Amino acid sequence: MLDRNIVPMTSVNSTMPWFGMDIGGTLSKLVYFEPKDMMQGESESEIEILKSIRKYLTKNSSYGKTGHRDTHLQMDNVVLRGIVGTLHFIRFPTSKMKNFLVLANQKGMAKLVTTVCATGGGAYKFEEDFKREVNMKLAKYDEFESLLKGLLYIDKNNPTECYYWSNPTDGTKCSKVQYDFSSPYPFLLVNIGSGVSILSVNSATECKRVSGTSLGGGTFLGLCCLLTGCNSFEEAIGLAAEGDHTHVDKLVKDIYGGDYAKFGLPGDLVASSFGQMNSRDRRSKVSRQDLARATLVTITNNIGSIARMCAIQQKVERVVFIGNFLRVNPIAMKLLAYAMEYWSNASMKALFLEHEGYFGAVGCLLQYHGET
Ligand SMILES: Nc1ncnc2c1ncn2[C@@H]1O[C@H](COP(=O)(O)OP(=O)(O)O)[C@@H](O)[C@H]1O
Ligand SMILES: CC(C)(COP(=O)(O)O)[C@@H](O)C(=O)NCCC(=O)O
Repeated sequence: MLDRNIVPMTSVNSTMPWFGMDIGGTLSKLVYFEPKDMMQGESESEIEILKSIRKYLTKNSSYGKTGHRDTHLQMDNVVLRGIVGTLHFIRFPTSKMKNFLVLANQKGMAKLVTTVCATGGGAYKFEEDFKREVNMKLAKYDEFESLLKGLLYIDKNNPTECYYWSNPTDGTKCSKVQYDFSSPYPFLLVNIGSGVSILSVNSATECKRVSGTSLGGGTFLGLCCLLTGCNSFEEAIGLAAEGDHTHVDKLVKDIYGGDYAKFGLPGDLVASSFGQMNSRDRRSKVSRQDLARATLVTITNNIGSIARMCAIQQKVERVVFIGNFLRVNPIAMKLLAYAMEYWSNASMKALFLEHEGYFGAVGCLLQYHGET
């Protein structure tokens, strides 16, 4: 859906590069398109500015002292407005938006483009800042429509984009398996960002938000920081990988002594998340790793459970999980894969995508350029 303030296509500044942003509650995702043939309509000075911005974005794709630099990703040989080029993917914390704007100004980004297409809540929140700091207009697009358009475009351009986890609970047999997503409808799209939005998708142009929960990626990170003293998502995931949630959670077997067979509840199922932590003795024995793992399991299982109920309600079998919560997070993906399969008697499938957090930024770029 085109925002009222949008610049019509006829007046779009069509010089390179083309930027698309998804300014989320935690992370800002920036995608830019670089044509293969740099001389196509470009002046020397534009090329120099572009090179300098690219160098800067590549080197500074992560801000702050987290000790971790985000990977700079790219996708070659994509076509935008009939031009072959490369899509570059960058992300940085939304809390550093002011720094980004100052640096973008210094690097001459504003000389290249007068309008940046943007989606996510920050497209509204930071609109005035963009105008004031870099004299740029934001062409705003709806975040869910952008997500869907970006997802379909990236999947079409990358044959290995979509996959599922086979044997998700078996450490030795578990593996990523490519999935053909060319006939995907209907499907459920679960976007795990700061919070969680669940969309029911019936066609490339038909999607509706059917549910959501505030217990999302932001909750995992926030609780993990509080409980373990960690300072970054990467650290939280690293701790979780070393921990054991059964030291923290109360399982069915802790209550029943085994399975609750009559109602099909296996003994190893979590009966009460963090349920052991009301005991001082237990609390004195848990590690930071155990707490991180239990937080990850709690948040992930809750999302899986809501997603499964939505899938039943919407009568869909494919559930696609995206969002940066799943970044470097195979534990959560495998939990979701297992939960969807187990509780649906294998009638539902959890699907995942390689560029999990970038679809909004790509989608608004496509819409701006009429590539829908
Ligand atoms: N480097 C990171 N910094 C902060 N959060 C991260 C990072 N990588 C992954 N995450 C996870 O991704 C979530 C944000 O996901 P994202 O899809 O970008 O949502 P939003 O659009 O709300 O920012 C965070 O809440 C956190 O769980
Ligand atoms: C408000 C949001 C759409 C913002 O998207 P996000 O930045 O989290 O990706 C999302 O956080 C959300 O849907 N939250 C859950 C609200 C609820 O249904 O309770």
